[in-house]
Amino acid sequence: MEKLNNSIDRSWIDKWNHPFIISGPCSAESEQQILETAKRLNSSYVQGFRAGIWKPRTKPNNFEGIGKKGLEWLHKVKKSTGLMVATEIANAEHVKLAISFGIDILWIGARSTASPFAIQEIADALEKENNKIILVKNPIHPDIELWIGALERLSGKGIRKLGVIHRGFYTYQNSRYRNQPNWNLVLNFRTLLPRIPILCDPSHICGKTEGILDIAKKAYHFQYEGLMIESHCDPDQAWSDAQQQITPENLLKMLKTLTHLEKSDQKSQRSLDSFRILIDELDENIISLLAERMDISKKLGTLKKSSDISIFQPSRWKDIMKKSITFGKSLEISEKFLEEVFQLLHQESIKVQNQIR
Ligand SMILES: O=C(O)C(=O)C[C@]1(C(=O)O)C=C[C@@H](O)C=C1
Repeated sequence: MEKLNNSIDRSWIDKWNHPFIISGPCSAESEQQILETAKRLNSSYVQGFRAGIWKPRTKPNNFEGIGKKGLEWLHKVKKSTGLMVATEIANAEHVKLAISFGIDILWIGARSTASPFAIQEIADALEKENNKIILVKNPIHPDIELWIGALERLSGKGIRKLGVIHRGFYTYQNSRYRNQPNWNLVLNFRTLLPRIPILCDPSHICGKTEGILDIAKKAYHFQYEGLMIESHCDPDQAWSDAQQQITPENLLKMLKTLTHLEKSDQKSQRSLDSFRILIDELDENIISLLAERMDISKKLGTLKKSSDISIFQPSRWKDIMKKSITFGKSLEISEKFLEEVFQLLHQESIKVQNQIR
């Protein structure tokens, strides 16, 4: 781990005295769309222009990217605006093509990060390409070792300009996010690998335009080095992820707000807020789990009603309490506290089941 940390070349990000911003559409659709979006984004706030050329979609028969000709459009953006250009790569062929068109930043998507085979193929194809910036999105599930393993594979091939992107994690729970952020996991990542620049991708965390500013503010609190935010010259007409793209003008407005916030923020206030963000995140998880538990309790209530089984089940309840307290103790949670919490849970569960009768 130390070897990886020390090998990191941060020059590409340290030369800016403000966060590194990458923006652009989810997908390249037409030359006009690419050039117009880039023109409207081109300002001192934005350093990189992004566009997906190959789009790995969850299901087939969706638009899966414009392919190679999009690389020509990105090359034009680079020439006409001076912005660095970025795209997602998922295999050796993508790497070869992106390099041949002078793409500066290559990012690896969450699904690819989760696959050591894909990462090894990409790392092999990138061998000795030490000028490219490679950004690795977190794997879809919160597995920090898998994320670090991907970086080790790349670093093993001599790639030093590395960075990571927190784009949130898949969750099966109820969530107001498309991909649940996990600030605590990324804080742990920073402790383990302090030299690796961290960017945040609020567009993929939110899955819609509402909340993007809020997530970007949180990323600033945690001192992320940059953001990747999707923008489109005409978001309503976007061919993919239309609901999460904003106009270049709205992005610039947002970045102005963030710059102001960064300057005015007191250090002690910042760490207080950071802990509060972590607490808020956990509270949301607890509430979502409670809702799930109540839902199952309702189903049990219906079953009990139709089978004429009594609602209160003392031996089952005793068992739950005993198991929960033992588990809680192993995590250093006070027995009394857990007892009280579970009493309340049980009461509510009985109440919900009684309402069904
Ligand atoms: O296990 C059941 O039968 C339930 O309905 C669940 C539950 C609970 O919420 O934990 C609720 C009532 C019973 O007294 C025992 C447990």
